[in-house]
Amino acid sequence: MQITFYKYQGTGNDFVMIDNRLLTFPKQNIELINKLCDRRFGIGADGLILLENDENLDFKMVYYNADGNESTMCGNGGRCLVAFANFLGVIKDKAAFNAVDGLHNATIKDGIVSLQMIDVAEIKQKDSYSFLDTGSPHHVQLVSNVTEFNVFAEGKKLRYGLYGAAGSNINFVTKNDKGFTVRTYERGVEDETLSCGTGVTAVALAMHKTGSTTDTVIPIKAMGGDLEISFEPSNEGYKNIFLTGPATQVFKGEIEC
Ligand SMILES: N[C@@H](CCC[C@H](N)C(=O)O)C(=O)O
Repeated sequence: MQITFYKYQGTGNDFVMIDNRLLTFPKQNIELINKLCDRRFGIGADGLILLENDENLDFKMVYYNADGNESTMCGNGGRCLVAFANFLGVIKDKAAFNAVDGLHNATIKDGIVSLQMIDVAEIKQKDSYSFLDTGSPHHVQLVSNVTEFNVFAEGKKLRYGLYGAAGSNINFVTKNDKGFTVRTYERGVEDETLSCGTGVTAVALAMHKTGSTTDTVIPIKAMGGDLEISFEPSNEGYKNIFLTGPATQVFKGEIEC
């Protein structure tokens, strides 16, 4: 079987994108998805995303981590999928699509995608970290110098040690002169990625909730580029949360499977 794919990246979080509107992709083949994402034996990516038809909305997002398993929401992947839908002519400058965590609205202009994330009602605060779900589960921990921090070792330890079999993504964060610098250990990739959209969203909300900032538009420096998160605090938590940044097509190819 030959598969046509596109490679996208959003601030260095990279994805294999497949147009599956004809439902030809073998979705249950975990080994195949894992191999397509493999950086030595496949195309190489942090995840694989299928664009499918949706009964009521512009399209549907189906997301798999690099380990081959279908997972929870991917913010940067969602932004890249909006750019892919625009490239395919499925949408123009606005999108409303379904993902595992529900409806997402988005806009795209000059390669910059602004994606509305789910409302967040609860942020659990512990002595040294916060935990919240922004579509995917996230641990958020302030450290004194994140650029020098051993994200892989510490992230891996917490991902398995604190969160059991289900696990969590683990974000380490340091305040900078504009906003925050963030590095993330991603569940399902089992490594640090260059950026995590649901992760930086979690960081912005947790930093606001714990009083590290009073801003509601927060620039975040990820290792692969800059993102911005905006939101409205409300009695029920946080709403109108938007993740904004670039999403780029890198190349197109065909692979024999
Ligand atoms: N890279 C993502 C997060 C993808 C999901 C995550 N690996 C998980 O399984 O929880 C993002 O940009 O949000």
